[in-house]
Amino acid sequence: MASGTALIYDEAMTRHKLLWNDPICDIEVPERLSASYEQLQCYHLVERCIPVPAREGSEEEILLVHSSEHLEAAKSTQAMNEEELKRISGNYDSFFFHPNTYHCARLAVGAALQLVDSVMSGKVCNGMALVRPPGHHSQRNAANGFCLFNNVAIAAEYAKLKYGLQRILIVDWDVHHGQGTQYIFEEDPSVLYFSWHRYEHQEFWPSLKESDYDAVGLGKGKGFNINLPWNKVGMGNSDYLAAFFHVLLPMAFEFDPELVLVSSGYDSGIGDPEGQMNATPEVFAHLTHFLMQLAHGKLCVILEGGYHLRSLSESVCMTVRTLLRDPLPQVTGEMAPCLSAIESIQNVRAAHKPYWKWLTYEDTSFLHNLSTKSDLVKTADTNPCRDDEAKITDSNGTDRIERFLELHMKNIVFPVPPIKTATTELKASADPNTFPVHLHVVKEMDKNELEALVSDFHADLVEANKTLLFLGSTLTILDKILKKEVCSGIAESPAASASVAVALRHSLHFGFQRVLCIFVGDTDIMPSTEDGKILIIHVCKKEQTGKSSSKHYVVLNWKEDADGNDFFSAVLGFILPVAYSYQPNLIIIAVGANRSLGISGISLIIGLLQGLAESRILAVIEDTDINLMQSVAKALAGASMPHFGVHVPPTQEKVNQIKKLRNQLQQDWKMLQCSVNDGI
Ligand SMILES: NCCCNCCCCCS
Ligand SMILES: [Zn+2]
Repeated sequence: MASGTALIYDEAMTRHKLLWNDPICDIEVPERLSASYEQLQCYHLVERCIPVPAREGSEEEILLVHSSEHLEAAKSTQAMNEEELKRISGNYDSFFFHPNTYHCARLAVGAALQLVDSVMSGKVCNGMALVRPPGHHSQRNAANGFCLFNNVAIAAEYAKLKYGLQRILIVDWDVHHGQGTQYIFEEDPSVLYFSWHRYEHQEFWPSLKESDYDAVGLGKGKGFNINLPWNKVGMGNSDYLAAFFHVLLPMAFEFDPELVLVSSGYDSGIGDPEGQMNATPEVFAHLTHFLMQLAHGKLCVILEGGYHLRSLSESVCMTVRTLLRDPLPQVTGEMAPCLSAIESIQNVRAAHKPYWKWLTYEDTSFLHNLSTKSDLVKTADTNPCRDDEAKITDSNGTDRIERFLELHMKNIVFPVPPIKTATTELKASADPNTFPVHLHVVKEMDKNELEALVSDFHADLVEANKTLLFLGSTLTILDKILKKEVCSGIAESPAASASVAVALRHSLHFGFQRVLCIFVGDTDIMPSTEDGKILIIHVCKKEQTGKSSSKHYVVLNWKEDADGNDFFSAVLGFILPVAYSYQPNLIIIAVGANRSLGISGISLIIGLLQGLAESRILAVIEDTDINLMQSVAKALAGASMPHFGVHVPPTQEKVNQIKKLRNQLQQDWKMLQCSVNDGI
């Protein structure tokens, strides 16, 4: 399995610059690249990456997407004087030429292709290319919006041609609509293009009707173009996460791409003069983490926009540390998407309902438009969707944003990644070198010490020595996690319920305020959860006798489909939103007897939840299935991207169960909200 993260940067790309006065283009400055690279150096991230040189994209490669007229026009600018450059620049919407522009644009293309080669050849697992000029607005025959050649679009065509790929996902989290990329692939079902963008009901540039949620693709490409318009500014972390949980990720997992490309614009981050949004840098770590669960981790992140140097640099660093598999910092801010975001999410789900199985049974039957609902309270739509402490930048707001980012980044505790996973003595049969080398074998806890610990609040548990012994290993591992000696650990136990009960109490004794426990299989012990310090999601076959779901105890009756993994919609549409709403300090994943999920379903939970609790996960496995142990160890160690199995759409009654639970709990766990009509 490939490992390592490529970083592509060439200071030659800083030599494209604006030579005259142009208030629209003057934000696309060379320092965008140098400041980002310097911040990476400052956090010692450059040295942890594998350096890959940029190269010039060839004319042939550029012609994969662009017309020869466009290529020739661009090439001709190298010899122009300033007056000629200014004139030809005027042919395009928001673009400027410099004598070096053509060379820099070819380097930007070549950098993207070098990144694709590094990932597809297995030299690295993933990587980032810091490039300019950006690409996602440029079209077959035109430069546009600071972009000359469409770096990401060329990378996709190149990957299809050279590696025979048939399914490529492009995620465009830049705050502008990559209309160039949309035009290039709108009839192409082999490229799934997702873009969110500031839109304000077509008020915001490029002010196109085809940027709205109902532009779903054309001909064979129908369903493969996803536009999520933001109709208000001020969108924040919870809006972005909700968009991933309820729109992008279900489609992406169903599409099952062989490669993921990110049009990685950071003008969707706080402080940016273009975006006017409120999302803070650490959210990009979580977005990156989710995309790393696709395509066996083959992820190429290619820079697009981002015009607030500090916000851009911090967000680039968040992205790269996640690619390096560092534990993720906690997402800040209230976990509740705003009404306008939910309306957009509902509309794009409804528009795509005819094309995606996971949406088949969702009753997103009608499109919703708040203006019908809120005519009475119609406000000027440009008001931010929420007023946050860090107000949107206004002219003199920049220094306030600088201070906010300064403070914010200090508050973001970055757990230094120690050895990632500890485990109890593994069965002799476990082939030692299949486990990530840094697994720890921990000694059993001292029996008397253990007896004391367990008996003082679980006297009834102190049964046969065997159980006690295994409780010891659970607690020993848990202690390592609590003391931050390791990030995550696995404990075997003949009685998962008992081990979990003791681990939960121990964690609360330690002072944790919120522990999320996901219990898969049958269990007889359910510790009291009413004080809110424990949230239990119990995934089991049969109706758990007598227990119906409540805010801190949720029962999910799920028996995984025989021929594949139908658990995606439950994880993405329910477990993940609840977990992110709860913001746990620790996660316990327990697998008891009669588990009703396959290994892929359990690996999916671990893979996607790993971004929470700064990756502190304790796995307690009762099942003696060594394959399960190995898969869990690999998922925890993040050493290899688990394969989540063939995607099988859930049955109607499973979807109904999710919808019922969502309606019941969405006032408590607001990240569950994905439609405006029911019960807001
Ligand atoms: N009124 C015209 C504004 C044009 N703004 C272009 C922004 C390009 C961003 C590239 S990520
Ligand atoms: Zn942009």
